[in-house]
Amino acid sequence: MAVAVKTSGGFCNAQQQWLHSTRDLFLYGYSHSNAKECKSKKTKRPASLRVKATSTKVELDFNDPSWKQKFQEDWDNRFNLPRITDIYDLKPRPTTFSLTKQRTPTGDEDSTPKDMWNGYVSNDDRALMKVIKYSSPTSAGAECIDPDCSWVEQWVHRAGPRKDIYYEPNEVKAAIVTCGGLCPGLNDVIRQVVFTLETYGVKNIVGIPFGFRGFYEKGLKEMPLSRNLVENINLAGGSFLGVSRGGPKTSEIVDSIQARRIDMLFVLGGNGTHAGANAIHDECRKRKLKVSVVAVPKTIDNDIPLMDKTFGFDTAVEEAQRAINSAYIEARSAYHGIGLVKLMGRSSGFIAMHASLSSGQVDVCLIPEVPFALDGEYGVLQHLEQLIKNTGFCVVCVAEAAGQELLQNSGATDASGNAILSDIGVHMQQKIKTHFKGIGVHADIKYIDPTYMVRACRANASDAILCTVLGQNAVHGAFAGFSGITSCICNTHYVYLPVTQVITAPKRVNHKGRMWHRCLTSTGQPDFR
Ligand SMILES: Nc1ncnc2c1ncn2[C@@H]1O[C@H](COP(=O)(O)OP(=O)(O)OP(=O)(O)O)[C@@H](O)[C@H]1O
Ligand SMILES: O=P(O)(O)OC[C@H]1O[C@](O)(CO)[C@@H](O)[C@@H]1O
Ligand SMILES: [Mg+2]
Repeated sequence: MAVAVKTSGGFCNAQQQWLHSTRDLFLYGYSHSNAKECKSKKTKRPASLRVKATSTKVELDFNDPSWKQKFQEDWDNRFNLPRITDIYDLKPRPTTFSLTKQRTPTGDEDSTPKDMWNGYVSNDDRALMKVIKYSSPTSAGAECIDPDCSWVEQWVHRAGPRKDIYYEPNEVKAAIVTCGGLCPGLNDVIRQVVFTLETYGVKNIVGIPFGFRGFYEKGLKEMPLSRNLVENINLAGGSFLGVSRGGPKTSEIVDSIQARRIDMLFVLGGNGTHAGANAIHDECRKRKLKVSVVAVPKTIDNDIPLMDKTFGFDTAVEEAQRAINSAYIEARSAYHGIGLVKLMGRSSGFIAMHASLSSGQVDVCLIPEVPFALDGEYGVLQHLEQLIKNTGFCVVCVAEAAGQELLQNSGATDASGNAILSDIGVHMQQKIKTHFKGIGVHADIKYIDPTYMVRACRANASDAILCTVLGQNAVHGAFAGFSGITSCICNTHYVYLPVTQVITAPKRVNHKGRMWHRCLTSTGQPDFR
């Protein structure tokens, strides 16, 4: 859901600068420098902030003692999970997802009376999304709603199996589709979705081949799926179903869903896929179809907002640090060796930052969120010169989206409409060569671009567990009658979020947050500007 923020008179001069987007408001709060300015003008502050959502219109005036309550009402409204009962008058039935294989507690383990224990999640259960109480907007990484950084509880819906379900399992046709680029863990999620559907009693499970294209391209047949068939697919990387970018229009996808009589659609993908899932959900509602569309956030880039991480990210970081390790060994073994590694991340530097942190071998980490100069007194090249002089070798890790403003851009896009980036790695390699040649100092540059190697691999242990839980919860969400939701992890708890809330903008590294500062402490790099 798009949320427009309007400001009115005299709130703070810096207001336009710090409310870059609604995402800034809800995810990052005030920027430090501007927040200081706001603080200093506190007494003059009329503090009227209008938060206008497409389905709600909330006026927030921080001088109004009930502003928190208004914020929370708006929050609850935005995070309310869409359900098929919003458009259908349906009676639930008791779930067929049995927990009885587990030994029923005797009652000795805890104080729950034996006959009241059921192991299901209530629709009223919530998880707290934010747990830090920032004392002021100037605290590192502060995410504040009002200028005083007051504590406001932000609850989201807990994921898991419900006691009541809204589908007859033996009548359900469920489909799974994997979209976008590859990501470690896709097969783990497919496998768990199939296992869990079968546990409910679903017999008709199909895979849509090659992303959204599988709904449309002639010759691409849906693939019947079963526990037997998917039992071992998690042992390999990639997607058992295949992936793709681009594809048919939403209306064509929904025509196909209707023609195939699909009741539940599990959509695995990144931010583009989530936008697609949301459009499919909306179109199904418009046509009054009883279809649950449930997404599972997949992307090595970790750029989907509000959640702790997306599956595949941990594995990509682990693979990426192998490349850094090789660059380190090459650089250290060469006379005046410079190891340069370019890592993926379409619009954010999470992989580069985390791989730099985890390897501990990086002297300079460059990400798109933090602009830098290559040339000049404070530029990267000057710093490399110093490192070579002092240590004899160094390692640079650059995110693929970093420094795009230094390069010529073709303006080209891929089939999904994503911008095709210019190659910062090759550019830096050339610049470093030219620089050292120019100053007459020998430098041996070893450039490593692991590209697809960081994602065309099997999920590591932590991703495999995440995939297992997210896949199972996706099925529980569909049976509970939710649609237009995503199954994710927030603040270490497994939750459902409305897809509308995670497609506002890509999540980016907070350059004022602790993680980036930890990375700077680790590399020891200065500001390059
Ligand atoms: N705004 C949108 N509305 C509807 N469909 C979309 C939208 N954006 C992308 N899609 C569709 O979603 C699919 C995947 O999108 P995209 O290629 O951007 O990958 P992604 O899901 O962001 O994953 P990755 O992290 O690998 O980039 C494509 O088939 C594309 O057509
Ligand atoms: O698979 P493609 O189209 O080459 O896309 C590569 C892009 O996909 C990602 O792996 C995931 O979005 C990005 O890190 C990268 O920019
Ligand atoms: Mg994307």
